[in-house]
Amino acid sequence: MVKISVKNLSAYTKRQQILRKINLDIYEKSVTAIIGPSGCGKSTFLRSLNRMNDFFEDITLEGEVLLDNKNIYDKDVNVFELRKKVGMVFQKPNPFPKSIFENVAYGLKIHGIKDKKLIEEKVIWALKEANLYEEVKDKLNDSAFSLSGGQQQRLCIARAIAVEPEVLLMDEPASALDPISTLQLERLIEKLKRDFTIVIVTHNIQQAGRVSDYTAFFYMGELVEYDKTERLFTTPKKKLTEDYLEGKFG
Ligand SMILES: Nc1ncnc2c1ncn2[C@@H]1O[C@H](COP(=O)(O)OP(=O)(O)OP(=O)(O)O)[C@@H](O)[C@H]1O
Repeated sequence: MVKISVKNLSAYTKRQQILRKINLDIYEKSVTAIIGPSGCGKSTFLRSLNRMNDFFEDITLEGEVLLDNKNIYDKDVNVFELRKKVGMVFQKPNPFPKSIFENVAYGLKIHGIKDKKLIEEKVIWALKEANLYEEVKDKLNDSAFSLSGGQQQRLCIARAIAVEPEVLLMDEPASALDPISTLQLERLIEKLKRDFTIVIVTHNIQQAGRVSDYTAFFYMGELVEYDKTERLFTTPKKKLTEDYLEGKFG
């Protein structure tokens, strides 16, 4: 089932066109990887899926992003609620300067949950879901900064999923992590797709091959090819895709 349907999406600044009429369907409870060389528009595309580009005044968007058939750019859309449904995890782990527990509880509280017991239940659920609970269960009140980089990134994932989003956007989530933490994160992504629709931007072609069901290859703001990952990696239809996968550029 299609969860997000992107229709004729373009993005511009005064100086350049960043995205050129992108059309792409993202399927529910699957992992979609966005790959392509630096500057091809991957992050701008990802941010357009939960209106994070609204923070960049110099970027203008055209086209539609339908989430469950409703355009998220319609005037009546509550952006706060939208970002609850479509959560985001960033490149570098960015926990708040708070305890491990409070980092995960934060989103629940700003979304109006007051019942302490319920908050505790949901925090523990999210930490377990993010494969972090066993490592932190005895030190929930310690600062989030006491955790390793990989643990901090899983904490950020726990924070994002605590409010039970439907879609999880990940922008190069492993780029600041060591190989072991990267492997743990990839295993986690594999598990999370049971419950969430995941879109991941990655520079790392091998990683896209390992974690994703579908892959979209972007080049200079255009969607060159989009297919099931296995098919795109083994029998790409475009020469440009083949060259990129063979490491000839980017
Ligand atoms: N807020 C902005 N203002 C001006 N230009 C921008 C802005 N955001 C992105 N761009 C430009 O749009 C192009 C695409 O950027 P984007 O970050 O989406 O690419 P990317 O594929 O994610 O790159 P990378 O892999 O290096 O992170 C770049 O040329 C970038 O300079």
